[in-house]
Amino acid sequence: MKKDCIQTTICQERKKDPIEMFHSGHLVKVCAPMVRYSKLAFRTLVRKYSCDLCYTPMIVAADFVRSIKARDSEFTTNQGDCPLIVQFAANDARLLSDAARIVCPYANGIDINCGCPQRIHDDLTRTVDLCRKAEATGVSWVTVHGRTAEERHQPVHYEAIKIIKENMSIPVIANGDIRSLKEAQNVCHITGTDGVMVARGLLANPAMFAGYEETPLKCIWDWVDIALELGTPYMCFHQHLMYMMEKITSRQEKRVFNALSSTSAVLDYLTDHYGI
Ligand SMILES: Cc1cc2nc3c(=O)[nH]c(=O)nc-3n(C[C@H](O)[C@H](O)[C@H](O)COP(=O)(O)O)c2cc1C
Repeated sequence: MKKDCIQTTICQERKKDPIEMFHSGHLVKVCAPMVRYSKLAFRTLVRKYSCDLCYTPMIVAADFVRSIKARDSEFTTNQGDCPLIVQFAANDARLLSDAARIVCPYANGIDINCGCPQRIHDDLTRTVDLCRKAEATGVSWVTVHGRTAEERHQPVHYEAIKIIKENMSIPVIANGDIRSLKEAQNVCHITGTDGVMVARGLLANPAMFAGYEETPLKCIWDWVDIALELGTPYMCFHQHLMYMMEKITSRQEKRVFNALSSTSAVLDYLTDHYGI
């Protein structure tokens, strides 16, 4: 954990139990864990645009416990970065609890990645059983990506998420193929879930939870400011812009923009084309 990013005083928000959000009666809008992408800078951006809760990328618990270097490179946060859920991958309960203990002053919750590669099971009763077992162990909520392990681009099984929700007492978050605020509201309506989690939709349009149908220029501008302020590495800075601008640039423009190889070239491009 980088000391320059973590404030020594722990913000009051960190002490809040995010479960309270689910009791507000509002749709809880969540930024998904995304390896390489849902880092501090991107979390800061989506929070500006009505995202209620953010997840870190998946962090391997064993590495996190073993190495300060891994902690520094895998996890940074700051005072505004909450509520925050830290996601770990672990196959050893002891290591998971050690990792959770190290990170807990800087997090509002810990998530265990059970989604790669098992998502919903072909036999839904097995998924319901698994979720109920998780509930019995005391987890606060579950997120369900409505696809089986074999499915990649097939439509999401929202009816399966609905059945899981009907069998649980804790909140359930629906995930998969949500690309706009309207779709998010619709999915919650269909499934009866308490919130939505979005990955690719937010990469393409980090302002989607605020109701924008495509990335507004203001959001690109915000990304530049946030990324530069937090010292985001060039590859990550550029990759996010490529995702965000996918829909608003022509093929010709993309060819030029995607080939840029320095921050100054990107800034010149944005200034020339968008007055940013
Ligand atoms: C670039 C990328 C990285 C991802 N990394 C993670 C991860 O670290 N942990 C995880 O549980 N899921 C990860 N996922 C899966 C997403 O969290 C999500 O479940 C999946 O993309 C479906 O949601 P979507 O249709 O909104 O993209 C990743 C997805 C993408 C696109």
